[in-house]
Amino acid sequence: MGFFEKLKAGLNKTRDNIVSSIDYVFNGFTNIDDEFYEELEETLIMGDLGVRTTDEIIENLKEKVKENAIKQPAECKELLIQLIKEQMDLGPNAYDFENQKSIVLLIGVNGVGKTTSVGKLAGLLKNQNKKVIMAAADTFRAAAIEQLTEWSHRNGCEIIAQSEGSDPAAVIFDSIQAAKARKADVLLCDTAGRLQNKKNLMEELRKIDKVITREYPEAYRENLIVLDATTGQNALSQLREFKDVTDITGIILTKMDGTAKGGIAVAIQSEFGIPVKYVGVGEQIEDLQKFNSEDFVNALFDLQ
Ligand SMILES: Nc1nc2c(ncn2[C@@H]2O[C@H](COP(=O)(O)OP(=O)(O)OP(=O)(O)O)[C@@H](O)[C@H]2O)c(=O)[nH]1
Repeated sequence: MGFFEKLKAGLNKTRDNIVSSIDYVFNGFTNIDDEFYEELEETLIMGDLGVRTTDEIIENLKEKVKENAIKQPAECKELLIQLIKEQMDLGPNAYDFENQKSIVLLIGVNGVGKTTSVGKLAGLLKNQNKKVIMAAADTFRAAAIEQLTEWSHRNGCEIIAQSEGSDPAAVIFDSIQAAKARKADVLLCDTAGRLQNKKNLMEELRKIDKVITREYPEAYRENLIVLDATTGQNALSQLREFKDVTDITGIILTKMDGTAKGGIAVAIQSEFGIPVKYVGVGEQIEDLQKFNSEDFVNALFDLQ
């Protein structure tokens, strides 16, 4: 199965959840009136798009309906799909980090798929002929270091690690020296990012930041938060918390396979204005790909 098929299959439950209800609204009404909009609004909120995003979409939809003098609810559907596609479009600079010396931190709470995403993303970049080094800076758990070591066998990328409990900033320091010595293109760093104690998290990220600024000022910075799509609205609150302590430049949305909450992708992007740059649809190396709004919405609405 190719990635698009996997994404489409993964979005089955989301599709059942949102799209069949949306179709019910579009086909069940004969007039575009307040009641129609109310029903549509309720459906989008149920689909985990969130209140704010839904309001925005409905407002835009109302405008377009007026502009185009649309009378039939069924004709509205195409407009809705177009609006969601536009809202999720990444713009031209989303992957700038790939084309220059860069350091990418993957942050997020435990179990969201951070370590796995480092392994998969390294593989993806290696396939683009980039020289990638992975830094095992989640030193909190020995298993995370072991897991990343496993990934380095799978993706053929070098890993820099120290023992469990060592200072994450020291691992970052070592990795930067390695990245410079081996002329790496991208340095991908796993982090522990525990939210239980915001002060410690802030301290850890601040320390890492200081090392990068001092040792690798020429590197382009990218901070990707990893969020688990199955957690729905909870993913939004995680993003809110992390945004308070560091600058987030993009999102990796994992576990899009088999969740009914895929609509969260739309909510996150529109609520925070931070783009979803990658989506994960499984545990294999090829199961992480760049986000493409056209493909995502097509998969969601079972188009193509
Ligand atoms: N189905 C599915 N599982 C995934 C995906 N991404 C990661 N996982 C699984 O989610 C689990 C947690 O992933 P980890 O990479 O260990 O998560 P983490 O955030 O690094 O957590 P720690 O290593 O404990 O810090 C693993 O079993 C992964 O295989 C995905 O896109 N789909």
